[in-house]
Amino acid sequence: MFSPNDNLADLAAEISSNTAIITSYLEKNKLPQPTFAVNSPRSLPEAPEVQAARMALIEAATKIHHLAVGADEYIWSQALTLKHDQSVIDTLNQYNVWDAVPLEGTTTYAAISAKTGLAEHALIRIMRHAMTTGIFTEAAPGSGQIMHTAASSMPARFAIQKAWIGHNLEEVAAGAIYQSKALRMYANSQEPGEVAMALALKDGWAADKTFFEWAGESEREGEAKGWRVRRFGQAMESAANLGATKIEHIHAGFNWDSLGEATVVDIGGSVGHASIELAKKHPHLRFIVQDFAELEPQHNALVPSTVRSRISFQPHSFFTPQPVANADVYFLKHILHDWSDKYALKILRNIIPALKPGARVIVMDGVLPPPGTAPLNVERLLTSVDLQMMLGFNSKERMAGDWIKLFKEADPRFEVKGIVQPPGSAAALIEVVWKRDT
Ligand SMILES: C[S@@+](CC[C@H](N)C(=O)[O-])C[C@H]1O[C@@H](n2cnc3c(N)ncnc32)[C@H](O)[C@@H]1O
Repeated sequence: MFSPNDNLADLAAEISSNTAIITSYLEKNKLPQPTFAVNSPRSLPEAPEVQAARMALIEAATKIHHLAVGADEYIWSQALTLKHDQSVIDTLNQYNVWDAVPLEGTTTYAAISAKTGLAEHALIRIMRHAMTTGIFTEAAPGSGQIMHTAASSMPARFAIQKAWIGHNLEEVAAGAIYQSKALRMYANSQEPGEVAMALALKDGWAADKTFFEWAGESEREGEAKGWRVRRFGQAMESAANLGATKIEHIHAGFNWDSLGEATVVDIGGSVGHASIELAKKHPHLRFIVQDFAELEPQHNALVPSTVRSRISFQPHSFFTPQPVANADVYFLKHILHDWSDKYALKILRNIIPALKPGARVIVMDGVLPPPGTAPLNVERLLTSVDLQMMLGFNSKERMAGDWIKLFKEADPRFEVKGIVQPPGSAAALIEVVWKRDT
């Protein structure tokens, strides 16, 4: 958290000491140092001491940047630059400039313009701004020879990042502009369609529709109906590959091996990336992934042959009663945060008729920490997701007490056994056990 006692000298010392921890770890382990070059490592090692130093370094660097800009200019310059920072990424993505620049060597503005159809005069200005944030660079300043940086190469190398950018900058960012208007119109609504994103995107999104219903009806030339749902599925897959939202954190928050031979129903499991990850490490577990039928082809394409016999896909809406009775675990990863309490309660109560005594509901979702108690960039990630939930879904990220209250209200027979936050993860695993009827 920003404190009145933070100052340039202390922050500089903090930056220096944490940089030393990271660089000496890399040197000792003969690992490459991160740079802006395309061949830079994608991320720093997972070793806890490196990650702790990285968190402290990001926090100190953020604060020192703020102090160096100065109070007078800080908000003023944020208001000027932030919207362009995101609009240039959006345009680079919509015109797929990522793929128009070679991963090795350089190209010219004229060649990128010819490949993408983006007018050269606009392209030059858009890329100049992007370059001020480390996205693309010129081989020599003013040379007009464009090359990737490590960051700009990511959507080119990992295409699902384009879906994450598209969902965030075409849909969520459009809604962000309408946030204050939505708050005036719908102050205390719990309805998923009475949100800023619906005001912004209109286009058939009625107030009684959810983002998912609206996205399911989306049409675009050359694509089958529901392209936004499929893109959203890829966006979730991309989050599952990265840092604090990386899918691997799923193993640390619950002892999956303690289940023995067991069936896990992955409710709202999207294309199935969580079930696939669990299936790879836990051969005694079987999975049923439930989500919209539109996602089944992507699911089938994603499941590796090694685990195919233990994972199936079942089209199912969680607003109807759970069709798989007596499973051992009903898993809800990043589902309940999409819904206001009114609808989260309906989702939970729809599972109840299927529950056998001792069955578990395991939730993997953000648990918002008290302000200032998590590393700054983890807290920013969670507050960003919280606002994303507000403007797209009228829902929220919940604090530990909110989760306990939600389950108690859904049914007193739900018992929250534990909330575990795996180190480095933005999401916690909440273990809930269905108690025997008394
Ligand atoms: C935020 S995503 C989470 C996906 C996945 N569990 C994960 O963590 O990556 C929410 C998921 O809920 C699904 N969903 C939305 N409404 C649904 C409904 N009524 N029934 C089943 N799934 C639904 C969406 O298609 C999407 O895959």
